[in-house]
Amino acid sequence: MISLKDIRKVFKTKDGLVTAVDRVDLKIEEGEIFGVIGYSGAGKSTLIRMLNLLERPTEGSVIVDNQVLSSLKSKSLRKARQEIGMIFQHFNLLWSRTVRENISFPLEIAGVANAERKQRVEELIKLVGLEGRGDSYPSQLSGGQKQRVGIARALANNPKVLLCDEATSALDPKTTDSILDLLVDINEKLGLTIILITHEMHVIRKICHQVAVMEAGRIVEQGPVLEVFRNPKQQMTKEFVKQITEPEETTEAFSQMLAEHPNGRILQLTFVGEEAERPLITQLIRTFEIEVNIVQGKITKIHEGSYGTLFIALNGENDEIDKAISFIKSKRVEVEVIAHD
Ligand SMILES: Nc1ncnc2c1ncn2[C@@H]1O[C@H](COP(=O)(O)OP(=O)(O)OP(=O)(O)O)[C@@H](O)[C@H]1O
Repeated sequence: MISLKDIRKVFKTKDGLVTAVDRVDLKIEEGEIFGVIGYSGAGKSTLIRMLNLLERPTEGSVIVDNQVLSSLKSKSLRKARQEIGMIFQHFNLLWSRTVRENISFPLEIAGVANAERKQRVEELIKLVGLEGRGDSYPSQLSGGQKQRVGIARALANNPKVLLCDEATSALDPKTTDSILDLLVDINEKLGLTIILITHEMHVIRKICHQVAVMEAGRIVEQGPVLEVFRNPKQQMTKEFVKQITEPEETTEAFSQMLAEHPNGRILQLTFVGEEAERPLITQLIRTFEIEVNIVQGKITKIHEGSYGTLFIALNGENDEIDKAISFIKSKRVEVEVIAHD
């Protein structure tokens, strides 16, 4: 559906040349939700803006739906761009226009006749859940509602691709979740391919099928979300994965855990995919003469299963504990013994 081939973007600044994107190759399949994650300055915005040629690559080609966008002239480029909608962190709405008029705007530009336009706007209002707010102005809406207008406007011309540039970064966690749910809904209902950039792992884990990790203009790691979570290779990826799997208070809590379980061993278990934590704990208690206490944990659901960390304390004879640890290791669970008695 989309491929970037050997893409580079170099900006000329007063201080010299800045390479924002450095030889990136990417392939995104139709219907996929593809996330690009990286810290500020990694080149994510530049990369996503090259997908619709808001930013022209210095080198390399951008191919969307079999068209080489990077070599199109302005008229055909304008047409090709109608296939690609985009939403932004700060919504980019027209403040003097109502919700209805904002959504209608791209249809007016595309020359859609009045009656058809009106009908389409009403459909879109319904699709994004803004019934009853059509005559409101953006300043009268919450952040989440503003982004819903942004989404409706981006979908007006029935694009095949939706680009999301930090679309939830200005929203609180609950509103973020509702917008992410809407994106999944649209992806499923319309078969839309979605590419999003974010610095929040939560966004990736909640809705993405594929993830690419970006650092200093390059993609340093990529793959299906579950695989990258299971086996993060780069330090940067490990940091992002930790964001959503390790309880924040982990390090500070170690000494307290040790004090509370002076005679046992504390294990850190990492679960990935369908491997649920509960059956394992039950099996441990039933099979071995040990006491198992759950100390703390954070198991999160990702698109294709669950992922997370659980700290447990085992008490009992050393032999039995050793056997229990071998048993856990034989399952698809990573084990780290973080403290001995
Ligand atoms: N128009 C521009 N002119 C000059 N340099 C630019 C321009 N746009 C981006 N850059 C530089 O390119 C690099 C990548 O920026 P980019 O905005 O793509 O990163 P990002 O990962 O999206 O970060 P952020 O989330 O902070 O925007 C940075 O060093 C930035 O200063």
